[in-house]
Amino acid sequence: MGGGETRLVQELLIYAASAALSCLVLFAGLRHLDPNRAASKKAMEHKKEIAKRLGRPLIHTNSYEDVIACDVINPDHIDVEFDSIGGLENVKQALYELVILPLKRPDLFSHGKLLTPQKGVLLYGPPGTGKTMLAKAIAKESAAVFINVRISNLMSKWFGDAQKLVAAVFSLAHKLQPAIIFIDEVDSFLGQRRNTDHEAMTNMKTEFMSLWDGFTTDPNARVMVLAATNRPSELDEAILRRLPQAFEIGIPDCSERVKILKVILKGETVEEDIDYEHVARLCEGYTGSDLFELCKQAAYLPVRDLLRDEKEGKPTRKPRPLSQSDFERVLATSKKTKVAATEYSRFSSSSSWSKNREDDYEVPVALSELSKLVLSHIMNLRPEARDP
Ligand SMILES: Nc1ncnc2c1ncn2[C@@H]1O[C@H](COP(=O)(O)OP(=O)(O)OP(=O)(O)O)[C@@H](O)[C@H]1O
Repeated sequence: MGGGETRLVQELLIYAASAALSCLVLFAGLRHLDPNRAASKKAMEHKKEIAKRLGRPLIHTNSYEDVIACDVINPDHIDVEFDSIGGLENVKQALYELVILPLKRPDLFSHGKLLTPQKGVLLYGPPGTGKTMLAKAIAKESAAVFINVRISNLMSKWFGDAQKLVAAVFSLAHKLQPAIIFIDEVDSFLGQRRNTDHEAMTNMKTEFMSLWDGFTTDPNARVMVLAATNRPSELDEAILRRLPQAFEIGIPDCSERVKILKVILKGETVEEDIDYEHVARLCEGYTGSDLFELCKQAAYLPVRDLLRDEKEGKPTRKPRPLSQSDFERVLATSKKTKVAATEYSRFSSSSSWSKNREDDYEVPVALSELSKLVLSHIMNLRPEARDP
């Protein structure tokens, strides 16, 4: 190679290098000038964080799905399982076959048209009887993500975009499947149409129904809608058709109350000789939620005794175990009311498939009332409260 050729090659190399450098500088400069750079970086980090939180691979989501993703719970983070629900044995068994098995073992339901899985189940009954708990336990047991659809989220600041958010519920469920879409208080969202309904609400309902139908006909979709209500009779026919299976989650009877009390007190420090049947008998009309509140109130009494002992110069290291008399003391201060029960029976009595119950439910007074009573009792016992 002559001297002239060598110089030509050198110059070419220099040109190529400087062109590459200019491109690099230009590219870096443009990226820096991109006004959306920070936002898209943040969005990507957010998506990664969501994927990690949900225990699912990174998926492509739109901004509406990202809003819904905030209400999605990873099944591994759900602390409720079937064993933490007292009673309801028949319901649990039926839900296992109807909901959990198709989500866990879709292969078993892919033969013939008789075994196509249910796509919607309704849980109905008075407040505090464990409907939400059941839905969460189902998600946990079937390793499905739990999408909690809140009407307030769909309608509030995203008001104009409600329809898109509804679409996002289903598309996200599809991307994250197996998934459970849980609609609490479904009557307030998909209840009977009224003339006073806002147009956006009507559109949202229509959108929901058509998307629901869409995935109902998709045999491969491992997505299930679970709906809960205290007012089954408020639901319109169109919804009931889409929820062919309905389970009443009623006020527990005495033996169920025993099971609920045992489940709630599992792992707590309690006396061994507690007569659970006796306590359960005293709790006629209590729901699971009322029993939980009762246990919380009772659990405070050993703490109160410990504080009193400390004041009297007899400090103990930890509160004594919970005893039967703690429950009796709390129950002695509680009154009963029929408000919630009457409301429930009034609304559900006209329902075509709810049980006709002759007996009136008696449920405890709102336990906040009870808390006030216990608190005032405690205040009266405190020495400084007694001594002027
Ligand atoms: N069968 C049960 N076993 C154990 N705990 C229960 C049971 N039922 C209710 N509870 C307790 O009551 C709480 C409230 O229950 P949950 O929210 O599931 O009731 P719900 O029927 O969904 O009420 P709402 O209709 O008001 O939404 C639970 O977090 C749990 O502590």
